[in-house]
Amino acid sequence: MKDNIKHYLADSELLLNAVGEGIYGFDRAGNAVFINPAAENMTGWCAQELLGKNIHQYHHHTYADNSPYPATECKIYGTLQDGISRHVTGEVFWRKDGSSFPVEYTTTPVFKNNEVIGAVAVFRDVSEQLQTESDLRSALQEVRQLTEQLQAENTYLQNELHQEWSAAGLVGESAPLKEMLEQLELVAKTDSTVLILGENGTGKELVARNIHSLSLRNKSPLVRVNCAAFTASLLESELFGHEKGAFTGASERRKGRFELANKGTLFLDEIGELSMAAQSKLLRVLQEQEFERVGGNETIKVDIRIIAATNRDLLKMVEQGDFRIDLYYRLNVFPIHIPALRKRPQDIPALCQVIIGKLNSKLGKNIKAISNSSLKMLAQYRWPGNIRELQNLLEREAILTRGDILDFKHKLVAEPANQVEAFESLAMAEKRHICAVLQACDWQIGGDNGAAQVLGLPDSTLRSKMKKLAIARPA
Ligand SMILES: Nc1ncnc2c1ncn2[C@@H]1O[C@H](COP(=O)(O)OP(=O)(O)OP(=O)(O)O)[C@@H](O)[C@H]1O
Repeated sequence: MKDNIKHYLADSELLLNAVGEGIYGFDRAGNAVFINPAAENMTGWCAQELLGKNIHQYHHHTYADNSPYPATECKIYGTLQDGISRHVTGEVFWRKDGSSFPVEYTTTPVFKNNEVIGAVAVFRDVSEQLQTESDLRSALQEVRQLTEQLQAENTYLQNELHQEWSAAGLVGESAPLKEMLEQLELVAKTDSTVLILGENGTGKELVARNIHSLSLRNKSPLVRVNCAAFTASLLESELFGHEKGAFTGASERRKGRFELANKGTLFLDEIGELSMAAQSKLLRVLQEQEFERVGGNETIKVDIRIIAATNRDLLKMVEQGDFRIDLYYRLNVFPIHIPALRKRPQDIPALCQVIIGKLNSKLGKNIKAISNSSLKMLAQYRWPGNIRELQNLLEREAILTRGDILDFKHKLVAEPANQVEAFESLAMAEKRHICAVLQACDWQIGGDNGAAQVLGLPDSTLRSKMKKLAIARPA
């Protein structure tokens, strides 16, 4: 048996026919002199059809990109001419049926008496290998993208976690609050843009979070951008992201909040603080739902729902030329007005209860209630800082209290409010001033010591003003 194998191994043609790679043997003139069965199988050309022929034109006539491959450029013929071996990749061989397959081949010269008498080309079909490589490349790309997305989401969520009160629900039973909650529920299920309007600390962010969690997008993130927290150019890269090297310090490619919010909700807080330049860019994204990263030219499409919020009078800003009218109308699709706390004092007891519950766990206290006199005081206060101010006030009192009932010892004094509502009208100021002068003049209108002279008015003008402003001497 052993001898038998030896006998067969001595037959080199038998061996070459058993090899899995395709083998072509060429004479000095480039004509095929040997073709093994593996080569026949791969190309579909049988040996009888090719032997004795210059076979470049049969299986090697065209490059992979379909451009012609002249025989003068053929690497196999090159080896025949210069006697140098070559390892070739990135080429294709053509089958008899006109199709092609990617190959990797080695061409080796055959010498006799130091002279090249022919060459051998050994080739492999590398379709599967290339396919595997390409699958691996796309899998790697996908992993990279997912990692990038996860990193970005992680950083964002870490920041979010540090926000206190973020899990608070919307507390309150008053008619204005209930009306607002009804609107919230109705709009949540739609994809419409919502504009939340309300003074500082009224709960705009809380409302935005509730809209998102009641919406069909609640499996995707709600991403918040505080438009007031960035300069115009930083905001741009925060919203749209940037490519590596887009500006000094941009050492990595970074996704913007628009991309992070894809399929979810983007909450643009303090929208009234956007610069004009940022307003124009935002408008384009809202219109087309597409944008480019800073320093990039790839157009990125996103599917997001926009919720914007502000404590400013956007329409007034439009009139003053500080806010784009077209952006205003894009955002003002469904406005939700959050009532100020002073307009719903009925909600104060319930709010206090919830806030005290949270403070007890935060401060390790056991406060049970608020005294009735304190509650009365809270109901009469104007609350310029709304619920946030209520939280702060209760926290301060809770820290100071030793017992289990909160009882305010001092009257509540508002910090100077710069709200429009805090100012009286011009007519009221005029009325107050005229009354004060009249009183000082003992209600004498004309004459030397009369109010008209003090005010620098003719008697008749003062009289008509008094009539218009309903000023009369007290009985
Ligand atoms: N109805 C409510 N019930 C309970 N807590 C509330 C309610 N509304 C607001 N809050 C709480 O009041 C605080 C302020 O709310 P939020 O931050 O949402 O207000 P905002 O209007 O977005 O404030 P700003 O204008 O300053 O950004 C938060 O801690 C929030 O949880």
